[in-house]
Amino acid sequence: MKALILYKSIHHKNTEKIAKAIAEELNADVYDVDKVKPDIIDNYDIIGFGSGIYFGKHHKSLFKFLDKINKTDKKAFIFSTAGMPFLKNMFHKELRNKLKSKGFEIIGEFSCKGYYTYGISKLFGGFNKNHPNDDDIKKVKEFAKNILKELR
Ligand SMILES: Cc1cc2nc3c(=O)[nH]c(=O)nc-3n(C[C@H](O)[C@H](O)[C@H](O)COP(=O)(O)O)c2cc1C
Repeated sequence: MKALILYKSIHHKNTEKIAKAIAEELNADVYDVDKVKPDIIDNYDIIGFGSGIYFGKHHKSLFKFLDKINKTDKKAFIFSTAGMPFLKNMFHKELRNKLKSKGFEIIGEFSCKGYYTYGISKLFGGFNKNHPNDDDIKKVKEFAKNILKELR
C-alpha cells in the first residue's frame, strides 16, 4: 500500500505539521500540492488531501489540482486545521464533493485546531495559540492508524 499526502499550508504551517505526522504513521510521501504534477497519483493507492480552512473551505490549490486529474477509483482521506474545527463537516463539504465527483472513495476525515492571527484576532495575539499541539498530533496519529486498519 503506497500512500501520498498532498497539502497546502499558507498561514502558520499548521496543516503542514498535521500532514507530516500522518505521513510518518503511513510511511507516506508528502508534498505541497502546488509542487507536483497531476499524474503523481498514478503511483499511489491512497491519497490524503488537506489544508487550512480559509473562508469556510480548503485552499483553492487542492481544487485546481483535482480539476486536472482523470477520473479514478482510488481511496482518499481529508484533513484540515481550522479556527473552528467542530465545523469540520461543513468545512469539508466542498472538497468531499469534489473528490467524490472524481471517483475517489473517502475513507476518513480529520480536523483539529490551528493557530490563527487573521483579522481582528491579531489584536488579541491570535486564537488557538500553540495548536496543533502534542494532543492534536496524538489524535491525528490515531486517525492515521485507523486509516491503516481500514486498508487491511
Ligand atoms: C484568510 C483566512 C481565513 C480563515 N477562514 C477560516 C474559516 O472560515 N473558518 C475557520 O474555522 N478558520 C479560518 N481560518 C483559520 C485557519 O483555518 C487556521 O489558522 C488554519 O490552521 C491555517 O492553516 P495553515 O497554517 O496550514 O495555513 C482562516 C485563516 C485565514 C488566514
